[in-house]
Amino acid sequence: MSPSHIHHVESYFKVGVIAGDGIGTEITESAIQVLQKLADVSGSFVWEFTHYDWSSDKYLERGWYMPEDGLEQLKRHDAIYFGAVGSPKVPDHISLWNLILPIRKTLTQYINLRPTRILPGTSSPLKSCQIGDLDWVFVRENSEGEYAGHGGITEVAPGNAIGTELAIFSQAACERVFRFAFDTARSRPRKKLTMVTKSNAQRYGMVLWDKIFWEIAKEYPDVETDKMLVDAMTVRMTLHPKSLDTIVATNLHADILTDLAAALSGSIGIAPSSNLDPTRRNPSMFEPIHGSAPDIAGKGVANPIGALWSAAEMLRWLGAGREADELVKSIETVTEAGVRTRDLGGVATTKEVTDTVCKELENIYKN
Ligand SMILES: NC(=O)C1=CN([C@@H]2O[C@H](COP(=O)(O)OP(=O)(O)OC[C@H]3O[C@@H](n4cnc5c(N)ncnc54)[C@H](O)[C@@H]3O)[C@@H](O)[C@H]2O)C=CC1
Ligand SMILES: CC(=O)C(=O)O
Ligand SMILES: [K+]
Ligand SMILES: [Mn+2]
Repeated sequence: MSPSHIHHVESYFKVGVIAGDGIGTEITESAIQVLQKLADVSGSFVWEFTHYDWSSDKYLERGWYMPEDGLEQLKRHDAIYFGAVGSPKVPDHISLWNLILPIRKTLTQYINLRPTRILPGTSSPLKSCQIGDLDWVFVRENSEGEYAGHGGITEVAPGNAIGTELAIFSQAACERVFRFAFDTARSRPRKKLTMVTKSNAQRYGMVLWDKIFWEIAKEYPDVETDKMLVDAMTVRMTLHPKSLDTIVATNLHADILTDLAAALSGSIGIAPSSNLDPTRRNPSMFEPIHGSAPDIAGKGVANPIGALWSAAEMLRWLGAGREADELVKSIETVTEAGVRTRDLGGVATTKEVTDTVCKELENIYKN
């Protein structure tokens, strides 16, 4: 045996795992299998996974998504891995507001980082868009905005109800998301940041959002900036993808634009996300951007790549950057080799993609 086969365990990572609903369970299983394989072949770390059976089916049985001390339990981990929540049997606002949103908000995961690019061996639905032409990072505000949860429904007269949904933009939350976005832009070769807004039609919160952006921009004279109204942003993403690099947007705008970004890069099934507490006071949470996809759940055909790429970003956040890179490289080798699920035009199952990524990791560490 060569010295490279003598493994020294350097880190012990405690991860809380919430697989959730629908394909969330299928792609989480894939991610755990791959993460375990990476620990085995690299010998660089050991996982302690704690699985939580919090889901919509359990909610229907027990009447709760998380137990009362659920958030306290999650805080004990180094990171949280999340699949997806949402079921046709439970109203979506109930499932979201009892599981994923309280975690993001209470654990102050105020950044949702969503990179997008075209993977080798796959193609964009945009005719002229080649690999490398679409390479974006979205910084999504993840704590307030349109998802602040303020509002109500009042029946002002029989047959006439009114509903309000208040978007909240606080100076503190705007400043921290913009600083993170500028730091992200600065860390990338092009040093280019596009701010997305709707301050033409929305004249208070969005106007404050814009004003704070330009104030923070003064701290980053080396970063090139521009501003896009969100409607026109969809056009620019589609027609001039090369003109964009790092993008900062509100909770709702970035939610919508990142699904579009994923589709333009080939499939919603490949896109990862990191819900980050940059202060590191709380564990951060990693999940693919997609939901529970009831239309394909249980068929074993979900694309696990968004989940695997999210797992790689979790490793990076935990300090295992080298292993994170190896995992991303393995994913790319597998897509390039043509082992792809049907959303990417292939015929492989979730399990086939997962097993092939595992084999690729074995290969990398054998050499
Ligand atoms: N963070 C979370 O847990 C999220 C939860 N949701 C919830 O998920 C449920 C379904 O929402 P939808 O609007 O249908 O969005 P979705 O992202 O679950 O699915 C949209 C479309 O993309 C396809 N798709 C998604 N992931 C895929 C994958 N990995 N491989 C191949 N195809 C994939 C689906 O089959 C579907 O046609 C709802 O209850 C929603 O509230 C939605 C988004 C995020
Ligand atoms: C809830 C949702 O759609 C998202 O976080 O992307
Ligand atoms: K998800
Ligand atoms: Mn979404």
